[in-house]
Amino acid sequence: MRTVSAAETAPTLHPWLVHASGLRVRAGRHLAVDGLDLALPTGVHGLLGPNGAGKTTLMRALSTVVEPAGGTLTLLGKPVDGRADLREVRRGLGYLPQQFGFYPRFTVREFVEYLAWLKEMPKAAIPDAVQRAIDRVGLTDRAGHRMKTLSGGMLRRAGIAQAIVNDPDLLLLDEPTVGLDPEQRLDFRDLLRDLGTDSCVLVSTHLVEDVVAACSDVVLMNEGKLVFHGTPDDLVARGGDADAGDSPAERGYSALLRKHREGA
Ligand SMILES: Nc1ncnc2c1ncn2[C@@H]1O[C@H](COP(=O)(O)OP(=O)(O)OP(=O)(O)O)[C@@H](O)[C@H]1O
Repeated sequence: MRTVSAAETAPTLHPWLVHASGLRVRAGRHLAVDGLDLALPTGVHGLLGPNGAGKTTLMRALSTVVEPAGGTLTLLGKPVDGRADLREVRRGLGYLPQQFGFYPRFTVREFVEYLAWLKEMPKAAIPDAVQRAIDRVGLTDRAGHRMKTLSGGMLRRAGIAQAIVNDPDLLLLDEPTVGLDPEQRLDFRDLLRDLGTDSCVLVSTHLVEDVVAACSDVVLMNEGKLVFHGTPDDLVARGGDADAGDSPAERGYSALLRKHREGA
């Protein structure tokens, strides 16, 4: 009998929950992500970039909705390519698309339950997980209301609830704060910080201040390429008085984009 070493039985440790190298992703015929190198550990990562930078396309690739056109992509330690069985990766994912579909007559609880079922959660765990997700986004008193009766901000919160119902290791939120009122945005920042303590959260937004307040690091894209990856303090340090923006972080954002465009 062969002796099995400890190294062979140890769980595979992968500090990077997302690892992309030379990643290329198409949106229609356009190469919207063009040779991206990115490694993300546990934490809250803010994804910034002007309109058309490729943020949504990157999110779609990380959520396994679109297959990369080139480069390599590893999610939760599993390579993602045309041959991979993605079911296990998908069980560990949460994704809030910019626009998401739902049955308007479903209640909030039915909507979140339905997504939990699609994510192949164990049946017995679903009711408690659904209630917790609804509570975490502040929709407890709306759980029995039909989706079609919710305001825009409430709908987005229902979308966040379905994304987190399975306690995902990788959570992808595409513009989750659109439609949230100022109070809800502050609550959402707290939720983000909480979620980022034991999972990898990538959140795209146009609100630079949200990133500074709630994210451990900032990923800045432009025209499909990575412009900057660093801490919010690093971002702030890049800005000067002459750069456009209402805050130090916005001036850092503008300075980085300007330099990237000048170098292009
Ligand atoms: N279906 C499509 N066909 C062709 N081009 C597309 C398609 N979808 C997106 N694009 C293009 O790909 C690029 C990246 O789009 P993407 O939606 O990923 O950017 P984004 O950073 O999310 O932008 P926004 O901040 O406006 O949401 C843009 O130039 C866009 O015009």
